[in-house]
Amino acid sequence: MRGSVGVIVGETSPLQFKFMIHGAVGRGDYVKVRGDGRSWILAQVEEIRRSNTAYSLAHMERGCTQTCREWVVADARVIGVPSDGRIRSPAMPPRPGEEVFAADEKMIAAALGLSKGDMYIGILKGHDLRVELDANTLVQKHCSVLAKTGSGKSYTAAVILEELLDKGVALLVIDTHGEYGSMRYPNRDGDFNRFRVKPKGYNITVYTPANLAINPRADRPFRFDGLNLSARDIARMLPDDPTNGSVALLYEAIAALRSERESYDLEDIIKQVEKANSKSKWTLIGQLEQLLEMGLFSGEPTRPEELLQRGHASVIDMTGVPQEMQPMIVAKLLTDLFEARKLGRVCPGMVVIEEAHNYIPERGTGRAASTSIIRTIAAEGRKFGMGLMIISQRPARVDKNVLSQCNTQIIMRVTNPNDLKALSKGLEGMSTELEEEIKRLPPGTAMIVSNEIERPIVVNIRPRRSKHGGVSTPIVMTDHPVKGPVPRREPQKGPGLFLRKVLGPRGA
Ligand SMILES: Nc1ncnc2c1ncn2[C@@H]1O[C@H](COP(=O)(O)OP(=O)(O)OP(=O)(O)O)[C@@H](O)[C@H]1O
Repeated sequence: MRGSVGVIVGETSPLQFKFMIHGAVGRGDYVKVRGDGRSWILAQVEEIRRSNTAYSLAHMERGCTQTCREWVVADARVIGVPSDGRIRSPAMPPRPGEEVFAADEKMIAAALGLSKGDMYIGILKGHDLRVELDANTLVQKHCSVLAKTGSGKSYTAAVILEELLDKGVALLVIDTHGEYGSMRYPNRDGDFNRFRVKPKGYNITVYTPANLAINPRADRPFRFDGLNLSARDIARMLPDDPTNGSVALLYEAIAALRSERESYDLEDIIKQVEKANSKSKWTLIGQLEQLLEMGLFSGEPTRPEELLQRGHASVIDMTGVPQEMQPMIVAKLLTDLFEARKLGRVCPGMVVIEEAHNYIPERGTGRAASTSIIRTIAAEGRKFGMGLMIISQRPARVDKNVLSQCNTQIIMRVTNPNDLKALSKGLEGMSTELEEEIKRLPPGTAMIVSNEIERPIVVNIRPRRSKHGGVSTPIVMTDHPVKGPVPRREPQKGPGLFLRKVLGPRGA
């Protein structure tokens, strides 16, 4: 038949078949074949093998030299029979001898559910098909972006954040390396025509839990309300796990303060603990002073209502904050925010956590004060309208409880065997072929696994509308360009550099 790319050979099943290739078809391509009842069955090429009987070992051993035909055979995995916007498994396997055709884009989009959503994140690899995810599902049922460093995690995360901001979603980003503030500027560098996107800047406010001298890129300091803190609040924030004795001292000090005054702050608590008759008070006092010195509890507190606003992203930039303090800040911040959300004091929104392995480490790889609240949001956030986006370069080191709650998984290149194992455990339908695919994904290409999409798909992520902030800093510097002519230095007139430094610009 005209236009066919192959013909089915050998044994078939409702799940897979092989076909001999005689047209243009490659690994990962979508094909269709007639099933019983003449409805189309959609399948995807998983592997292609080439062989030639003239060069088989048996043939060579017999000393035969004449050339024989070359076979190129594809392994295809059945996706299903699309009908009425849904997809069902074929009851009977396709027949050997049936012609195989390249599937048309409309059929692929409908069968895989690519255009059911409203968030444009890229183009299906090898096709000119827009991939659109559903914003509501992505936020409500959480999402993860997992990949090794340099493969485009924060770039891809920002593409999703842009789409969410365009839909008016409120975002709070825990930004460990200060990469997201650049979203306020339009991107100047991208294949905008091919992907049909326009550069644009977004409504972003960058907060620093340190101070503006340490982090001048920030717009304003991030501060907690330091008045009338409970013993529980403080215990959660202490740099090291407090002993039972320390917690008891805290409760006693705060109870005493509450009995004698209306309001108290961290300094009052320290003075009160100093009055205690216990040797262990000094460790607690040291920890409390460390908290006080950070300045997190002084000044105008940042209100939850300010942090979550529709169509706006609040970025908590951790630059300059000691690493051991970061999970504690996130613990209190998210506890306050989730409480405010439950009481309806803030609008629904999404919390984005970069370098998530630091905030929700997998058991056995570390402990973090923020684990408990992030687990709670992963489990209950949907009920209260608070979504999570988890971003990490070490999937094996991220809490499995939280990862397993992410309905949409965006996976970019991963090569570490432990990380691949962790992904395989967490993903339904993960096969050796998919694992191989993940190892080979080029930068800017992602595999998307979601309950809303029929099968894992590979997507070329669209260019960002806003400026990318994650840059690699060169470590090896070259004094002059490696390629091209070395620029000629203008002959210097007047005194040389040393004399000009000593004498001033005019040699005076
Ligand atoms: N879809 C894309 N289109 C164009 N360029 C991209 C795309 N994705 C990634 N890149 C480029 O790849 C580089 C690495 O991306 P990115 O900074 O997001 O990596 P990363 O995985 O977050 O790295 P790290 O773990 O070091 O933060 C960036 O310089 C970016 O310009």
